[in-house]
Amino acid sequence: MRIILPLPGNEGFAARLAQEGGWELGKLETRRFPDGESYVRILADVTDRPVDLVCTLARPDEGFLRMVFAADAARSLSAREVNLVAPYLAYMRQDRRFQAGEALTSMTFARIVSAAFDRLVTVDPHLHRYPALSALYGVPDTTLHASQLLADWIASEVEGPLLVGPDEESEQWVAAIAERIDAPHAVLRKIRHGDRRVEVEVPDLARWHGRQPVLVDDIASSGRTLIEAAGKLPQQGFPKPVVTVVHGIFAEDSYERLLPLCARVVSTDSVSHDSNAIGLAALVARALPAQVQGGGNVRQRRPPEPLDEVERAGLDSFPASDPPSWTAGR
Ligand SMILES: O=P(O)(O)OC[C@H]1O[C@@H](O)[C@H](O)[C@@H]1O
Repeated sequence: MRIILPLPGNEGFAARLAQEGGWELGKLETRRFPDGESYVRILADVTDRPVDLVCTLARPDEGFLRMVFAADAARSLSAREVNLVAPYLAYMRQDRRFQAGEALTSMTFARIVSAAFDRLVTVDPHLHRYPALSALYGVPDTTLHASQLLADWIASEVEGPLLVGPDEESEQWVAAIAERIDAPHAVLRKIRHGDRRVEVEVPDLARWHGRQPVLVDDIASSGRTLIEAAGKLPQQGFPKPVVTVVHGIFAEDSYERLLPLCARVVSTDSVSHDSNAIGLAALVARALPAQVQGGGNVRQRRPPEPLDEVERAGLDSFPASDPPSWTAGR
């Protein structure tokens, strides 16, 4: 039987996942040595069993080494396969060099994760300039989507919704959800001037007056995108929006700043947060059994799929002149 092992902070999601699948919930002991190094011990028998390490990567730099140590420990204790279940996958947004000399951290991160794990299971990774995770990751992935769950939530909780994407890149999520619930959608225009400084322009939405705006986004990180968008909609004669977001990271005080601007703010439980209202455990659990292979070593290393020339040029190029004063798309 497979065994679910949560990294610190992931115990709730791991327990729900184990319950959904009827799998054993294992335990990891972790602590910090006085000098800050990590101690990791697996308190379960993983011999010849598929092991799923549950580690959402909302604050990746805090727990990344611990996660890699746990994966390596499971492997050296003869686990049959070691998978990473990361409902939120980090480092997807540095998907090109926006300025000369920048580290392409999405690629580096993917290389390290691919060396540590046999498979990756995640939900709505931020695929903007990459066509799929296979462009970065050297191990098989299962990429799940929360759009149906968000659509169900909106359909049952919001009357007469107008789905609104806060920027052009959100159109993929918003359009998919709008179609599922047969609602109209619109997309705003965002210009990012810095990590915490964004500007959002709202097109003329007057023809949808009378509808309840529902902002839909994949990630709330600094929260500035949603804060700006939520503040703008009432200026066009709409009520305060409902916000639905897949990955509610809500760094710093962003949640407290967003709440007064909204009728409601809800997220999936990919990142444990007060706004969680949509559970992903059943979706993820359905994806896991298919991964159990026959006996023996299941490692299926392969180089990431080659990008075509256009994609490659996009990742490696940066403005030849001065860096732009704002960073598009991150
Ligand atoms: O504005 P914050 O919350 O920092 O960043 C999240 C936004 O930036 C984009 O890449 C995401 O798709 C989302 O729209």
